[in-house]
Amino acid sequence: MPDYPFLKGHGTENDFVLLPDHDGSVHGDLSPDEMAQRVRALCDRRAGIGGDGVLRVVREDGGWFMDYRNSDGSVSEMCGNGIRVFARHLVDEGLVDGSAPIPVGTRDGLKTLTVDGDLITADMGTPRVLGETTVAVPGHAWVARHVDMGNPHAVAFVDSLDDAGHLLDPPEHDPATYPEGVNVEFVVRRGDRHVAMRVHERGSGETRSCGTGACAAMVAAAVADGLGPGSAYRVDVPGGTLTVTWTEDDRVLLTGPAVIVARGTTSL
Ligand SMILES: N[C@@H](CCC[C@H](N)C(=O)O)C(=O)O
Repeated sequence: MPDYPFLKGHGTENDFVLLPDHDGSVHGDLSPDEMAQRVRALCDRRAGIGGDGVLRVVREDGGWFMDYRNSDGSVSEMCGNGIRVFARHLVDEGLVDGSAPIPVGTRDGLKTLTVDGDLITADMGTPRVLGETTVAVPGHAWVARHVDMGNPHAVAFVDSLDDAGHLLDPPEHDPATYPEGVNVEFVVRRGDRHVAMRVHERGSGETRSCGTGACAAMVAAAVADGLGPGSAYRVDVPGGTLTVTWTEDDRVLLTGPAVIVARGTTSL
């Protein structure tokens, strides 16, 4: 297998392997099974590079497209931290003008990013606040809020983040509500418009941060607080702090750091 280029980056310690594949000639001809196998090998934290997911950097219709994969090789519609790392890569490499809004295509449609020094903001679009559902881990069960951020989330407000336990297995959830699986956020209050969370990500397990999850947690908290569009929350995650703003015109903006930490080649 010939070597091919990769980069490694993270946003609040949600970490990704980036695969530049502008014209699709490096990975684009792999079958779905072969691609999933490559993603698992790259994300392996002992035998590979290590990551919560893979961002394939593709040029499409004259723009950029983020082909996101979870560490188990499954595909997701959207990744809020990943797209901010993706934008950092484009700016670092001079592939886009970082002083202007950066459009990036995803399976959840076109997103726009803006860079302000160390911070990158992703316009995540309009959230869908859906009904209540149930999630459970051994010894605990909660009524959770179903929030769709392009990908599916269940947000449970808990007394203590420790109540979520070791999170080695996916939390139990309603398969009728989430036929494709779900990302589950466990959220506590830290103060006025300030929450903290842990997350179990579909396809990746417990991670140190989840951008779409932080947005879902913020939206659920704002709704529970009798707020809505026109509010902003600080969301602490194990890997750092994100700011989530729900704008008056019903869009959710995700702001936080995004860095590239390594570049190299691999044959994995
Ligand atoms: N870490 C991501 C979310 C990645 C996708 C998720 N695991 C899913 O399957 O929907 C984020 O920062 O949003």
